[in-house]
Amino acid sequence: MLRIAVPNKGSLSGPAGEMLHEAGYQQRREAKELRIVDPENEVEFFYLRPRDIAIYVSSGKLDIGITGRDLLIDSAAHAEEILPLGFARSTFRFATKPGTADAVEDLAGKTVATSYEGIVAKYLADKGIDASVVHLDGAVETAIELGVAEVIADVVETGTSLRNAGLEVFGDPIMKSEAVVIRRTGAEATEDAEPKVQQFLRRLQGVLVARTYVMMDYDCRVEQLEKAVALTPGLESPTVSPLHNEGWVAVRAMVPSKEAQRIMDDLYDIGARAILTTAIHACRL
Ligand SMILES: Nc1ncnc2c1ncn2[C@@H]1O[C@H](COP(=O)(O)OP(=O)(O)OP(=O)(O)O)[C@@H](O)[C@H]1O
Ligand SMILES: O=P(O)(O)OC[C@H]1O[C@H](OP(=O)(O)OP(=O)(O)O)[C@H](O)[C@@H]1O
Ligand SMILES: [Mg+2]
Repeated sequence: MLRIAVPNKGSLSGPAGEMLHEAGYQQRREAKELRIVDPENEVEFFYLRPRDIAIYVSSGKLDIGITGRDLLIDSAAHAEEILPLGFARSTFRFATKPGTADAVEDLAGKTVATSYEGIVAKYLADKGIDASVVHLDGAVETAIELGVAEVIADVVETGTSLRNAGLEVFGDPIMKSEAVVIRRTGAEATEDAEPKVQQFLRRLQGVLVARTYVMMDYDCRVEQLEKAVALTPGLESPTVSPLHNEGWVAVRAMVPSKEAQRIMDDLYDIGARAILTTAIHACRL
């Protein structure tokens, strides 16, 4: 049975559960459940604190886990990222009161408050900057107002929390993060769990593709086919079928959902008609 760690709270928890559900796995019904077995898929899910997941996975007791890239790096656990999942995207940045600091060099001699001490301490050490780091559990934006630190280093998504606290980012982003699937570093490809791990990854990749692409169908005149195919090359190559009306073909191809409307306009302009897009619910490439 494959043993998988899933975030039980916070920004990662909801989207991780949704993605697993879309991938056909049974998920917990109540937020208090700490582990469930999905017998049909031979998987056991452990609902753990996001910050602890890399530690459990590195111990080898759990085969894989879903966590944030920033949490993985902060933990310094013996685990590695094997699949980015595209949700809980954020950047990790320094911020302070406007006019206090412009560049990371200005951190020298200052105190930095953060929940990600591992990332910050390593970044400062790599840059050779001598600053002290104070660990706080969360809501670090308030630390400056309350005099615990002069600078904070925190997760930024929309920037609303910083603005509300009257703070501004400075320096380059320390890192970009998103949810990732992790595995113990150097886990043997020959391990018993390997086929199940690969199947799990294929299922999640299928969800990612289904979320990023739509299926597009349209009819066009044979003379326009090359132009149409250039607009909708598909992943391998589009399916082209003859229509009953001579001189016309039906074309079917996957297109990136973000570009679907633009592609439909371009197809219409070259004379394609009956242009339809449909959602993809699941796939294996
Ligand atoms: N506002 C946000 N937008 C996107 N990702 C976020 C946001 N806040 C935190 N994250 C990401 O969530 C992960 C942190 O998980 P954690 O559960 O500690 O965070 P949280 O959402 O801040 O929850 P909590 O409210 O318990 O602090 C990190 O990978 C972080 O990058
Ligand atoms: O840029 P924004 O869109 O405002 O998002 C970033 C904020 O979201 C998270 O906070 P959370 O609400 O989880 O509180 P926490 O600081 O206690 O973790 C993070 O720690 C930032 O404070
Ligand atoms: Mg938080």
